[in-house]
Amino acid sequence: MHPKQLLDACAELVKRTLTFEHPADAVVSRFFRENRYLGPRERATLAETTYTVLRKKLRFEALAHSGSGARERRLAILGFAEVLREQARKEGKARNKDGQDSETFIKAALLPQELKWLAACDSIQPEELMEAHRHNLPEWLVEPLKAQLGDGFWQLTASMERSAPLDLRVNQLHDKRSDVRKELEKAGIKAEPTPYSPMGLRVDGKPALTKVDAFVRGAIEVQDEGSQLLALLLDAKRGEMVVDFCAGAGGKTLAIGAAMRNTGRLYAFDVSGHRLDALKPRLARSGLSNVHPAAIAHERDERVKRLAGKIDRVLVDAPCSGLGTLRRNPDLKWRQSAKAVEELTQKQASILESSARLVKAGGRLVYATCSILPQENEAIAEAFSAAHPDFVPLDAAELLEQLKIADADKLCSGGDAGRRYLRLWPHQHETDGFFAAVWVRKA
Ligand SMILES: C[S@@+](CC[C@H](N)C(=O)[O-])C[C@H]1O[C@@H](n2cnc3c(N)ncnc32)[C@H](O)[C@@H]1O
Repeated sequence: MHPKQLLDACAELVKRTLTFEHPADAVVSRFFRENRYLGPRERATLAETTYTVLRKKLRFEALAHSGSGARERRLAILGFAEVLREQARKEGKARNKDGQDSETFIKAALLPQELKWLAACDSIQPEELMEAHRHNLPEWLVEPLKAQLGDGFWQLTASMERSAPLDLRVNQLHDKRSDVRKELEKAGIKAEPTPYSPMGLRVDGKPALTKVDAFVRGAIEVQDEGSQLLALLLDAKRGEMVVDFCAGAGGKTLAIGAAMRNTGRLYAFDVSGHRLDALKPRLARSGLSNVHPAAIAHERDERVKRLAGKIDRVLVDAPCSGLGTLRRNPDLKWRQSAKAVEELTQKQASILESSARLVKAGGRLVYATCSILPQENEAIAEAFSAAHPDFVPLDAAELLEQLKIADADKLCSGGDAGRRYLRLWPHQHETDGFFAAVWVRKA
């Protein structure tokens, strides 16, 4: 594809995502379905350009005040140039597969006046930028994050401008991490063991996985290391009755089912039948037969009432703002609002309240989100503890140490000793942002 055409396509895709009518990943997938002729490298450039614009929207918009032509094209040019330079840097060479270096490719795509404008933009130093153009966050998010992180705020915002690594979870039902790692290496995929999760592999780059044998036979699933740690905290055992209350497409369900060694009974509840449908092919690959997906109408569904007091372990992976996943879903910061978060917190409290009724005496309850906001995390957990003296909070750090997770202390915060809640951050742990609180119901 000629560089000019590729840039035109980038500008079109940027325009479509910036309406924020649909999640960016859905807009990108649809664009690729409509343009099947696009090759893998072109797709990577298109997606990364769009995601770069979403990540750095405020800075790029400020720069796009100058220059000429459609605004989306100016935004796309800034993203496009960054992505091409980054691709060349990562590949350790300045040339792409057609033998052109990244600067020649950019030159071929841009008009002469656009090139001049890009050079002027490139010459601006980060310290000359206003604060908002450096953190690229909506104003309502800035204070809650600064209040939690202090100077770490800037490390967080820098980490959120990068893409997330590709993590895999090895299905320990049939496979060992070390064996799968060797198998992937033979298939040309390099991966390192993840630092905290004993079942995780961190892949070098973003290779296509769906045709790899280990994937087809269910030995691996794509899952962020943080998400793996949440499933571990539930510590589900052989033969138990377990509920994954907000199972969605089953990322954590599959990890829990394997931890139960395919025994006992694991209910995967969700209000979205559509998401549970996406669990089915994954379940088939995994070889698990102890998982029972069930669509519920709401958290007070009859099915939930029938199981009251009968369940050994309940995971509530609550619907949340998703702001811990901004490296993967940068559009969320523009699609979410303080009001939407406020509404979510009411839903989260209600789901936690209902799901807790399932837990039997001596059983375990885990509340988790992929949010980095205290109002969706500590505030929900603390209000629940205060209202339910029969649920005793457990220290997540203690539980992780029992599971032999390295540096458990550094993964946790809150409570008297700073060990109460699992609290993962992209800039500190190289995972998505996650929270988890754990209770045991008094016997
Ligand atoms: C964070 S996602 C779950 C992700 C999933 N556990 C995983 O690991 O892939 C939250 C899920 O909660 C579901 N949900 C929303 N309201 C619910 C409710 N009242 N009861 C049960 N599930 C609900 C959503 O449909 C969504 O799939």
